[in-house]
Amino acid sequence: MKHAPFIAVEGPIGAGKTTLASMLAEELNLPIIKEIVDENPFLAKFYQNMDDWSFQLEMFFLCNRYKQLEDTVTQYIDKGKPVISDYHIYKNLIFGERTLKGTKREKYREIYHVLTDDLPKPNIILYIKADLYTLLKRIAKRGRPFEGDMDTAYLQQLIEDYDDAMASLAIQEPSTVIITIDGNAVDFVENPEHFVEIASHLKELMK
Ligand SMILES: Nc1ncnc2c1ncn2[C@@H]1O[C@H](COP(=O)(O)OP(=O)(O)O)[C@@H](O)[C@H]1O
Ligand SMILES: Nc1nc2c(ncn2[C@H]2C[C@H](O)[C@@H](COP(=O)(O)O)O2)c(=O)[nH]1
Repeated sequence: MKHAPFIAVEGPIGAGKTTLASMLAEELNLPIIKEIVDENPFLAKFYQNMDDWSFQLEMFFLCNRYKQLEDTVTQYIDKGKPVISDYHIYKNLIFGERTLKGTKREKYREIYHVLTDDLPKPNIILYIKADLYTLLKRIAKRGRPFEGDMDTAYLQQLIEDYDDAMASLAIQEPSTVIITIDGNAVDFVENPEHFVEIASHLKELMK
């Protein structure tokens, strides 16, 4: 691989991103960058009223991820050190395009591009695909109170948005390696062989 591996684990809500990224970080001895969820002051409000809170929430996620990406670049990428993250900053566009409307969506899109276009992005994406049934099961297992009443239509829409986004990324950034994992059938938590297979694939790519 020409550049230091910058690995992102992606997929819709509850797919298993944090779980897989943490397992891989440990197995491959990689530093991990994790999504900030618990300190997010807008997330619970957003799930109560999406139209009222979407702009604040998307901006909060964008600013946090921008800071984390800046730090990731200086601490790891610029020094040629590999790193893994449980998200790709592109997810800001996936969510923003879905939750925002009208001029707010346009403004947000512009801000996203101004902030991120000149920054390095992950060159390996592990995309965990999973159906609605699997995601709902895992969201319930995680048990965050504010995700309890998640609108299934919203989640289903995000599943489709993720598929479209990964297809777009594959065209926009042909050098990015996208590995799709069938999150319904491949169970890296319960089945050690499944995890070994994913980790071995990644080790090969990182050579
Ligand atoms: N492959 C899996 N099999 C069973 N449970 C899983 C699996 N992946 C994740 N989980 C569980 O599902 C919940 C959501 O996983 P998490 O990693 O937080 O998802 P994400 O980061 O994609 O939102 C957690 O409770 C986690 O332990
Ligand atoms: N509207 C948005 N919601 C987001 C975004 N990133 C994450 N989230 C939500 C989804 C979950 O409830 C929670 C944690 O995300 P996981 O995918 O790690 O489960 O935060 C976003 O950019 N916009």
